[in-house]
Amino acid sequence: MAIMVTGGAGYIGSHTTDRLIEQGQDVVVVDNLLTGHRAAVNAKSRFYEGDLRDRAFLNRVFDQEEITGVVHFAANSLVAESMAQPLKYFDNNDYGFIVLLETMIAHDVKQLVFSSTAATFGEAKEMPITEETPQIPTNPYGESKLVMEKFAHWADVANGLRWVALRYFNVAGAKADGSIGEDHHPETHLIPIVLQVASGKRAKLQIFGGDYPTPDGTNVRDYVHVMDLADAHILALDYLQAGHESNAFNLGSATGFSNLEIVKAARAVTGAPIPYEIAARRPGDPSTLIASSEKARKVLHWAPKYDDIEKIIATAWTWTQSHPEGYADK
Ligand SMILES: O=c1ccn([C@@H]2O[C@H](COP(=O)(O)OP(=O)(O)O[C@H]3O[C@H](CO)[C@@H](O)[C@H](O)[C@H]3O)[C@@H](O)[C@H]2O)c(=O)[nH]1
Repeated sequence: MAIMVTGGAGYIGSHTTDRLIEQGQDVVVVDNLLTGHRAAVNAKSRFYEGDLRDRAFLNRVFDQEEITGVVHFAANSLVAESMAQPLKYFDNNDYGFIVLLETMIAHDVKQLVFSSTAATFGEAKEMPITEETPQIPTNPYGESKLVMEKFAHWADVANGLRWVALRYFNVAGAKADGSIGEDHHPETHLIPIVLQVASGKRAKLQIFGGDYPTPDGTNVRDYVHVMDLADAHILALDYLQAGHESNAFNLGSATGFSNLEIVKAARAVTGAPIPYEIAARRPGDPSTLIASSEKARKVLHWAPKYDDIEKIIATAWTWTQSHPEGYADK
């Protein structure tokens, strides 16, 4: 009896795999290693290298393993990339998801937890964003995830495939012991870039936009620690195993930090000056994203442990310092 983790070599997938194994769960990881790292995958899992869009490959894994549920992270790429190549992006994200759903149904695997995103809400009118807030994405990344939520809905209606969509806000941090962490190529996320500046790997930070309708003019985001997210996935699996209905949850901290506040917090953590300049806005960026996670707390009993932005950044800093070049494989 195993849990399949797609994208288990990626940032959030590797932390969740690690946590599942810590809890004694048997884990099968599927990853095409396009952006993931083999070295990030807990060695106690069974690893299959391949692409979700490859039906024959996926069928083989389901035939070979006794999968009871799937946690799907794979093909979760970047906002900027999705703006530049939307069709390629939909092919990767949405087509891969359809193949996964169909293969699950064919093998009578009916429990699915998958990554959705704050980006499905776009430029929300009111903060914090709840599960009732209208979903109107402003970029293909958010759109691709919204479509996945709808695919899952119809797979439930027609085939009884029960699912939980977890809409992450901004994920950050690393496992506290620094053994696994965030390593994207190229890196586009704010906190790892800020820490690259702190460690001298980059000369300065560019802050994308200083004229947003926020208190200091820079974007406001809600940061969640990656280990707290990992816990949420495990609770979502428990929720499905207990027989509950399909559901979607927002995962954030109800607190927003502006990009300038992140720089300030990172200066406090690292003691480095972290020079920055205000640059042009990045297309597709909503000005503010803050989540209400009351539903996840109530229904999933999610109790995030990291409630302090400096503590979150400190774990990412431990990882950055111990792995200045990231994982050794890329
Ligand atoms: O060099 C940089 C990098 C980022 N930013 C800004 O920092 C903020 C955060 O950006 P980033 O770390 O790229 O995260 P988001 O674009 O907010 O997107 C993240 O958060 C989304 C939900 O909010 C998730 O869905 C995405 O997967 C995840 O990449 C934004 O205002 C960016 O414009 C900069 O100013 N300079």
